[in-house]
Amino acid sequence: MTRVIGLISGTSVDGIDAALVNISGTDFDLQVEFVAGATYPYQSHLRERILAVCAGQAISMAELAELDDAIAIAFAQAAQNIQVDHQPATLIGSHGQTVYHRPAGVGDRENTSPHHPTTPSPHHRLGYTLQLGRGAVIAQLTGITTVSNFRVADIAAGGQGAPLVSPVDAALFSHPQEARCIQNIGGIGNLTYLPPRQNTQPDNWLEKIRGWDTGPGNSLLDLAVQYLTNGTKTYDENGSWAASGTPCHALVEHWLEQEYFHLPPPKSTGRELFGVDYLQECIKDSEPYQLSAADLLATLTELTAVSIVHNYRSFLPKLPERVFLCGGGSRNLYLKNRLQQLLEPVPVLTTDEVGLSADFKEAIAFAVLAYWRQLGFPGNLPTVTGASKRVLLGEINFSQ
Ligand SMILES: Nc1ncnc2c1ncn2[C@@H]1O[C@H](COP(=O)(O)OP(=O)(O)OP(=O)(O)O)[C@@H](O)[C@H]1O
Ligand SMILES: CC(=O)N[C@H]1[C@@H]2OC[C@@H](O2)[C@@H](O)[C@@H]1O[C@H](C)C(=O)O
Repeated sequence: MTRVIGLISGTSVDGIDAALVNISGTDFDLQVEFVAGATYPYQSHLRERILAVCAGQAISMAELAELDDAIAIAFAQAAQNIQVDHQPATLIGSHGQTVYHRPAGVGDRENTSPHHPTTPSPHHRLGYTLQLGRGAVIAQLTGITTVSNFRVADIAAGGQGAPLVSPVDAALFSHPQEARCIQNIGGIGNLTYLPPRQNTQPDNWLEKIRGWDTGPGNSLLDLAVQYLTNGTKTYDENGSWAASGTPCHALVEHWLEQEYFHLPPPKSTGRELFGVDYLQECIKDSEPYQLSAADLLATLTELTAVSIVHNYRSFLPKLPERVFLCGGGSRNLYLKNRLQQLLEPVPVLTTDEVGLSADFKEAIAFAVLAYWRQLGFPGNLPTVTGASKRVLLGEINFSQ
């Protein structure tokens, strides 16, 4: 048994999720016991800086170095805090903070509308992704071996570098008879489709697993709430503001024409697309409809729900028998309800209902990826990321 800490701050940039877990087993046959989980909010000046950089603000190399280390220090602190009152961990898997993600095969977005941003490149080019919070500093500050920089090897092998959680979902959530979808709703949404695991050769089963980023999760909702409240609120708690409005279906249909939703997987995205500029275009599009604030939020929430279901109906081999939500968006009851209505009769549950915290699933996943890296087990799935082969994910930073 290995005691591992998983750390991630996702595209919502709300804080560092830390999970302390006990892991045993090998390959896809793992036992993971959740010991503790906590979210450590970023200090507001650090959060604002990260969001500005994610939104494309120019940054000098000196400032980048400072930001990288400020994030690493905050991550190391989170790792220290999660161990208080517990037996110490011997391994950390740290995702870090994504500040830039350019998916493989996507052309330059400059001078294009955020609603039609991707100019296909004449030649497939490798993706590029940057997660700050260098693992060597975390290893040094905590005294614990730290695996970090998980996405780059998959990208170098021609993959999207995301989603990486799909093989972990496969290890933790597959069912012998049932096809399942695990739907994360963070800043961005992503899914893992798991065919039934029984009566299939292991290799055959692996090849049938699918996963990709479905589009916006909470990113546009959070930005809209901040815009509508002049920054006094950061999200629509439980979706109750959106629930008091009425979605404008004509707008949702128009927004659904956006290229990303029709792009076949493998595909990944980020705040570079579904960020501030995108919201501004949405607001501009909504002006002729004279929507109230609640209507605008209901319409943006509807876009998240409808785009997820559109992805399922367009690109899955068949609809799953059950869907399990995770990520902060699983707490948005209005969004969950709309997903349930749109997917009827497929039940929409949360991963809590199969014994794994919906709030800490991503942090747990990076603990598992670090464990796999230490075992020398390749952590990516080419059917999900589009990489040319399975590769070891993450760089090991030994504590010295
Ligand atoms: N009670 C709640 N009601 C509504 N929304 C919520 C609630 N709790 C969290 N959220 C939403 O979830 C978001 C955070 O989700 P999460 O931490 O899963 O995202 P992330 O991990 O940063 O993103 P990603 O998975 O894209 O990397 C918040 O910004 C908020 O929009
Ligand atoms: C580049 C990056 O950080 N991508 C995230 C983001 O947040 C959700 C979605 O987009 C997801 O695919 C990915 O993270 C998860 C943890 C993943 O790789 O599985």
